[in-house]
Amino acid sequence: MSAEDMVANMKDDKLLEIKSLRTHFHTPEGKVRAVDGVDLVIPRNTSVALVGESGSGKSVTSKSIMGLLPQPPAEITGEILYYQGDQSINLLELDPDGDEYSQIRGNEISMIFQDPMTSLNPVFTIGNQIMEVILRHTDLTKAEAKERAIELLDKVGIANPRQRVDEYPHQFSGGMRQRVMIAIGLACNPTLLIADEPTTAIDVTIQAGILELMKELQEEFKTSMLMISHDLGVVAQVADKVAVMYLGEVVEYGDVLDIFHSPQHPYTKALLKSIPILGQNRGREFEVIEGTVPDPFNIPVGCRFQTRCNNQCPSKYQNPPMIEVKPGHITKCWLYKGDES
Ligand SMILES: Nc1ncnc2c1ncn2[C@@H]1O[C@H](COP(=O)(O)OP(=O)(O)OP(=O)(O)O)[C@@H](O)[C@H]1O
Repeated sequence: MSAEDMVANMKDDKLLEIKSLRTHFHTPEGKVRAVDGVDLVIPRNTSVALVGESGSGKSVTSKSIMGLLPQPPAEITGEILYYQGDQSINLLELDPDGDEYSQIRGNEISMIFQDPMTSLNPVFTIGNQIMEVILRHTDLTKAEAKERAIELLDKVGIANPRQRVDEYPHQFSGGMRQRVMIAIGLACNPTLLIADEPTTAIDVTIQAGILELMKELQEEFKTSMLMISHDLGVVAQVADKVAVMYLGEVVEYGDVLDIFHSPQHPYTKALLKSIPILGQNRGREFEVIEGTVPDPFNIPVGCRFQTRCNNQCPSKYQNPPMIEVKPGHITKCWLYKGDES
């Protein structure tokens, strides 16, 4: 069965289904295959984490979903199916600047970026910035939108929201600004919230609180979430499912507990050993993943992890198949095809 069929057959109630997504960039130095054959399902009311080292293609995947990459220089192929009831729309067939995409992008799929300082406009009040999103996408009056902004600030844990709604970003701490970004992301009650490294720019001591809040709100708002992170410790707190990316491909996908307790792909195993996991490997030595990520212009032929893998499989120069190691848990590795040397 192909990876695409395996992912397509998953029983979950799908909200977004990515099929054979390829996002390549044409640059003067050559072609960058940033995303190179990704298949992924985001079920309804579920939080999916996309993890991997820097440069693996996580952000490019999310920007492809949001229609944020101009073509050219990007060249995007495959399908990104967004399900609305029984119908699905292939987002890649819509004009990224057209009304239909803008409607979906604002109302149904929203995105929170890494750095709240650059995402918030310093010259407008927090309230105005939340209201702007509400007014653009709903029929609410200004007064109603302000009430909704206050409600949202309260939901994301801002004390005295009625007073703080009229304050400016510089009057908020880094953690508070990130909470405001979450409020903006949820302002239109989206079905999918994409969060790109939402806690990277904030102090480590307050990260856990923000992640807990995101998980609570994801459940309360019955939204799905695609959380992008290079940190498996972060993912453990919020994700129901995890997709591990390496050099433009998803190499393992499964329930968060399966990924943590029975990782299959050598890259996932290495990631788990290299990253401190909250409350689990405190005090232990962390291992560094050997070698470096290959140059994106020179991706190895066949198994992309071969240059860093301890298992030198005989078939490593051929593309590994996607294997379902148990229902819903898949990995792209020759080891599970009896190719262990
Ligand atoms: N506009 C672009 N033009 C050319 N190459 C690009 C462009 N955007 C991204 N890339 C390349 O695509 C690859 C994947 O980048 P991407 O930003 O998706 O990685 P990432 O996994 O999100 O990493 P990080 O955690 O550092 O954000 C990288 O090699 C990057 O240099």
